[in-house]
Amino acid sequence: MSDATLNLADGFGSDTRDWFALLKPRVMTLVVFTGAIGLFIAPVHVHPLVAFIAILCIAMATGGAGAINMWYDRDIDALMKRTANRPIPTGRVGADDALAYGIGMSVLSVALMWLATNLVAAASLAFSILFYVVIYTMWLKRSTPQNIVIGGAAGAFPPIIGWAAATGQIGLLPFLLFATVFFWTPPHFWSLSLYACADYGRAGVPMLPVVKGARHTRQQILLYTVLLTIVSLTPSMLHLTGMIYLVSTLLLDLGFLVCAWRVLQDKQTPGGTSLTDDKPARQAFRFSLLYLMVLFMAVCADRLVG
Ligand code: HEM
Ligand SMILES: CC(C)=CCC/C(C)=C/CC/C(C)=C/COP(=O)(O)OP(=O)(O)O
Repeated sequence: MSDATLNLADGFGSDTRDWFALLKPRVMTLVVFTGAIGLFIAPVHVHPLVAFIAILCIAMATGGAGAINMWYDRDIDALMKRTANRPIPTGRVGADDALAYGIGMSVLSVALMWLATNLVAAASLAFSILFYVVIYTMWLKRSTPQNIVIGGAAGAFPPIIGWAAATGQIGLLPFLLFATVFFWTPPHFWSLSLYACADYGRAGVPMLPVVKGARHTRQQILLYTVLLTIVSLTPSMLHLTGMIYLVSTLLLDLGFLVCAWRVLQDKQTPGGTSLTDDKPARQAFRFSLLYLMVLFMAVCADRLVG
């Protein structure tokens, strides 16, 4: 779809739901949750209003970055079943409006974070927005099947940002949580890409199953799940977390390893006729979401009882 076509649609038929959808709200919930936990587990008292503003800033930054991502990707989003109904490809929101909205929200989030907390939190927030928009969306996504391995760093930053908002520093525990989200991202995304493979192929996005095939992707999912298991246990090894974290993480790692093993055993050709194909990969994707949510809840629970 050309820019001219998109501009014709400017201002027509968009409603609040479309502006909300531009923020990728469902993904945002978990991103913001990891940032909020990063703030909550910091060993200092934060005024509730400051904490609220910092979490709001992470939400605005994630949403703003999501809107810029949807602006840049409007051509490929129009070609994929999963994304074709988004506000820009359907013409419900104009491309230029979405870009202005995304930039405005991103800039506001960084400025407000700086005013309400400190420079370290604001700078790491700005860095993660730029990383997601420029490094992942504009550069890596369309150029290499390693796109999400490196680009995944953007979504892993929130625990560091939350902690920095509270302390003005970058601590060891939030760094290990960053590393955990970093190694979680490949099995999270590649599971989805196995059953949305036809979509990516159609749009010419070089996601791993499109370029290297299903067998290789399934092996990489298991490899990164093993790496994730090791990294997720480092806070326990370093005695930075307690028993709740250790027991929860062992169970979560076991569950994720079982999912990854089942994905590897699956012989189905992915990207078949519909998004309902490839059951083990769908289960692994769903489990990935539960994994990250429970893991962060466990860090938080340890702090509450400790
Ligand atoms: C480069 C890294 C990542 C990529 C490429 C990626 C990609 C995706 C994609 C394509 C979806 C499907 C969304 C849809 O159906 O519209 C998804 C879903 C989701 N992702 Fe990720 N993701 C990444 C990192 C993360 C991170 C870091 C988090 C949270 C900390 C996260 C949380 C979620 C959640 C909660 C969903 C489910 C949304 C729903 O219910 O539809 N993702 N991800
Ligand atoms: C400021 C900050 C903390 C930023 C976090 C960045 C962020 C939203 C990370 C989550 C990663 C994500 C939604 C990737 C999907 O992008 P995609 O373009 O591959 O997915 P799509 O095909 O669904 O658009």
